[in-house]
Amino acid sequence: MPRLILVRHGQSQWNLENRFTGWWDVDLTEKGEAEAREAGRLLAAKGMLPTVAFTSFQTRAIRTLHLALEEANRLWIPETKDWRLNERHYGGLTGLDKAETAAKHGDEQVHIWRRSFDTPPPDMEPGSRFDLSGDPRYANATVPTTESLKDTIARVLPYYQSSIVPHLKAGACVLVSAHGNSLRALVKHLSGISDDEITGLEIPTGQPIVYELDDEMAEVERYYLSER
Ligand SMILES: O=C(O)[C@H](O)COP(=O)(O)O
Repeated sequence: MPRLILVRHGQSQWNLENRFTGWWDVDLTEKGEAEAREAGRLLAAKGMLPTVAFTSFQTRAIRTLHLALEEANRLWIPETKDWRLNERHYGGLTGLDKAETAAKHGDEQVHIWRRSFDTPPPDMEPGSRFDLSGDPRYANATVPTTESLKDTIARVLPYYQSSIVPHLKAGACVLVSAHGNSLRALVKHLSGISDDEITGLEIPTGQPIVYELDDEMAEVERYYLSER
């Protein structure tokens, strides 16, 4: 049975500081590193050993993948990085403190920016110090100025279908180390969650989520590995 394991990166420095992160590249905290290692220990303990891995272009997800694979003695498996698995771009909110932004614009507005399905945050201003359009890692990508969850889904899902599904169909155990909103995009698709309901789904850091799939890539079962 095809098996897909999703893991959100461990706590990042800006998760800790409560700042909007999006595409900005921040590293894991010590706690985040420990969460990533723990995820790998869990994979090994439950005998859920990935045979192929995918991650984003962002350090926090890449390092989570590597720390987990190291713990599971699987650093040798093939891995692919792609910007399409990046976090949702936070536009002009990137770098701002989430609590200060709520105090300034109100909780309701910030909730819309964070959790609405199709209302993106304000665009990133040209020349912002968080503008990554000149970053060499994105030389072959179009860096957005902001993204809603809907926009994120529009890049994550085609990538999943074209690049990840063939491995699942070939019998691989696929590990995807990514981000709250790129994983929300996958969970929405795989579990058939509505546009309204997906906004209430929170994906915890460093907790492997396992999908057992049928041959048509439909969900048979979804569970947190820590609960088995
Ligand atoms: O990009 C970020 O700031 C977080 O990783 C995800 O933020 P969210 O919980 O506001 O979607």
